[in-house]
Amino acid sequence: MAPQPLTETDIAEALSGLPGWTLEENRLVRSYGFDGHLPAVAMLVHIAAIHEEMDHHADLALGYNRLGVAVHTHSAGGRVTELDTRLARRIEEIAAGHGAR
Ligand SMILES: C[C@H](O)[C@H](O)[C@H]1CNC2=NC(N)=NC(=O)C2=N1
Repeated sequence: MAPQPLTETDIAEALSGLPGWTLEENRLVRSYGFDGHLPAVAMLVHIAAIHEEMDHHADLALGYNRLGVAVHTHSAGGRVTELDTRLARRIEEIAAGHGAR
């Protein structure tokens, strides 16, 4: 069965456990800052590995010392699903190890 869009209540509950993440235009978004470029690149590569493991992919925007992450589910009409909250949590778990703030 295709993943179903979460309700506003479900999303609010998920966001309460995801500090720094917000809902913008039907996407869960977060911007991370780093002490330079390579730590941002390293986290991007780590996230790419998680994407492949989960078969679920965020949109990533790499800057000099910033990494923007936006997650939504294409197959749910671009809405937020359980897959997105799961991916956001996986990304949060690795953030501190990359010096992200
Ligand atoms: C065939 C493959 O499982 C799909 O294309 C996956 C890949 N990654 C995906 N990522 C996201 N964000 N949404 C999807 O619907 C999606 N679908």
